Amino acid sequence: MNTLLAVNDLHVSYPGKGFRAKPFHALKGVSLDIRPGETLGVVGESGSGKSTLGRAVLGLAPVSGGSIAFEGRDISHLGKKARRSLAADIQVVFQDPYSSLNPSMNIEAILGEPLSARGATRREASARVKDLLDRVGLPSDARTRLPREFSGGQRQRIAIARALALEPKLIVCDEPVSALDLSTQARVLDLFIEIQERTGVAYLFISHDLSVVRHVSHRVAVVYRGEIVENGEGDQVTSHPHHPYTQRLFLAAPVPDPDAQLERRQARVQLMREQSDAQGATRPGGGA
Ligand SMILES: Nc1ncnc2c1ncn2[C@@H]1O[C@H](COP(=O)(O)OP(=O)(O)OP(=O)(O)O)[C@@H](O)[C@H]1O
Repeated sequence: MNTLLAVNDLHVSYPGKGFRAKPFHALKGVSLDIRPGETLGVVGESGSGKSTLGRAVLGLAPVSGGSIAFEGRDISHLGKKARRSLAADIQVVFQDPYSSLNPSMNIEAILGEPLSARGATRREASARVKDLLDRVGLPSDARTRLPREFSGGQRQRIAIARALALEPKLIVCDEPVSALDLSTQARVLDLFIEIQERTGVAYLFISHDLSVVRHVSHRVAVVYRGEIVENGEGDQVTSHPHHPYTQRLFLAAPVPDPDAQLERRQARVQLMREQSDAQGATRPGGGA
């Protein structure tokens, strides 16, 4: 199998704050892989360790064990220079489209910066900026404007264009649509899919929202308290979850269709009954 990113038995421990505070073990033996052109959705509740996983891939989290290999090369402890050279291959789109763009630079400068840093001439950078804006569905006159002149969805398109500038092989998308309203979310998610179909980029797509992950992912990994509790084909995990945590996550996700909502409510009650029966059965004296 052709693997782009291979995470193997990854541990991340944040140093404790304050005198004699214990380190916090945020990831405990996470293993996963991503193939070229594929989307791996990572889903889990707040605090489960999703962003920590993304940050570790980007070299921004303290890896205390295991490995992260990109195209077969271990990148879990790279120095600054090696990390910079990897920036062409691994990019990121963060959640907040308001703070992730430099407010004092116009769009031409924001998108042209990584290109110039890689030796593009002004003319080359300018042509590429036009192409990037076109690719994310923004008009070419956007180039002379400042980030504050755009809506949240448009800013996220600019952030995506910037991530695409160096033609990366992998983009870490950390809750990239969570700050957007529902209809904008849908359009931006479709843009992610369309870009992938055109460029063959792979995504590590992090979200707390199961419906978002289901929409974009080929495969889904479910994180719970720093561990992967379920990992498989997108449809399999989202439609027939095995782990009780995934089942709870799935049943808690909102659904627009009232019939489906009723079905879910009944399933949730049934699941709670089964889980409480199972607990009763394992408790001493329980299960009667
Ligand atoms: N720099 C840090 N120092 C100490 N603890 C941290 C640090 N960053 C994250 N944590 C802790 O690690 C755990 C995982 O955090 P992380 O941000 O990865 O979760 P998450 O699943 O992405 O949640 P959210 O969706 O709320 O961001 C949390 O308990 C968090 O408090």
